[in-house]
Amino acid sequence: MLIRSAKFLTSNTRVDQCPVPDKPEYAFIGRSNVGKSSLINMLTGHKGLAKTSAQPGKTQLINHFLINDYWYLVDLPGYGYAKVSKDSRAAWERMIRFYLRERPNLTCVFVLIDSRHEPLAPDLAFIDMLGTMGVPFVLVFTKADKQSALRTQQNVAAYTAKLSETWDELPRQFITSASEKTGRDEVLSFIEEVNQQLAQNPDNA
Ligand SMILES: Nc1nc2c(ncn2[C@@H]2O[C@H](COP(=O)(O)OP(=O)(O)OP(=O)(O)O)[C@@H](O)[C@H]2O)c(=O)[nH]1
Ligand SMILES: [Mg+2]
Repeated sequence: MLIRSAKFLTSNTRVDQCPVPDKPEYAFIGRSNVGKSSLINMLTGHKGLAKTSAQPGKTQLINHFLINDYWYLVDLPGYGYAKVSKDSRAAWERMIRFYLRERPNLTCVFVLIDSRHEPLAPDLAFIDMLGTMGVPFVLVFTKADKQSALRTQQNVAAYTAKLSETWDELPRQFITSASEKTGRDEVLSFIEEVNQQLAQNPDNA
């Protein structure tokens, strides 16, 4: 897919204030600092589109972007940042659950996972929640440039093994690096494919 345009639209805490849900929507989520905003900038080819930071917890709101005037891309605040208070963690969970449940045009959630780590409890818990809620999702392993390809493969395999314990069907997986632009074509082709399926079968939206 060629990115012809990428525009920031709105930042919200409330689902009912998000843009009109008349387009396919793809949301990016994962632990704080996993590289969500960097991946969004890499995919869209706009360096400063989503705010990135070396400090975890930068993204606090539901951020909507409009891509090619055709689909929404959403940067969601990360989970699992140890330094946030219990209250803000609960607020995050409320907001995200509400978003996942109430956003009618939500097409697919991209769960970002740091490819340097073996399966971590907060990621597994979030994946479980998506499964329970019946939200379609795929896995994106980030920061693949930070270690050898073999190490990345081993960590991805550990994830696959862990998820196989609970799930019969495994989600699609992508390996990415924002700095090396790895996985860009694969992720964008996937979105294009799903957009085309939706255009042919709008009832499945
Ligand atoms: N080497 C490398 N560094 C990356 C990559 N992606 C992100 N980073 C770095 O990781 C840090 C966090 O990146 P962000 O994109 O801000 O992460 P985020 O998930 O949006 O973080 P929050 O919004 O705070 O939850 C920054 O210092 C990025 O430069 C990558 O693919 N490779
Ligand atoms: Mg961010």
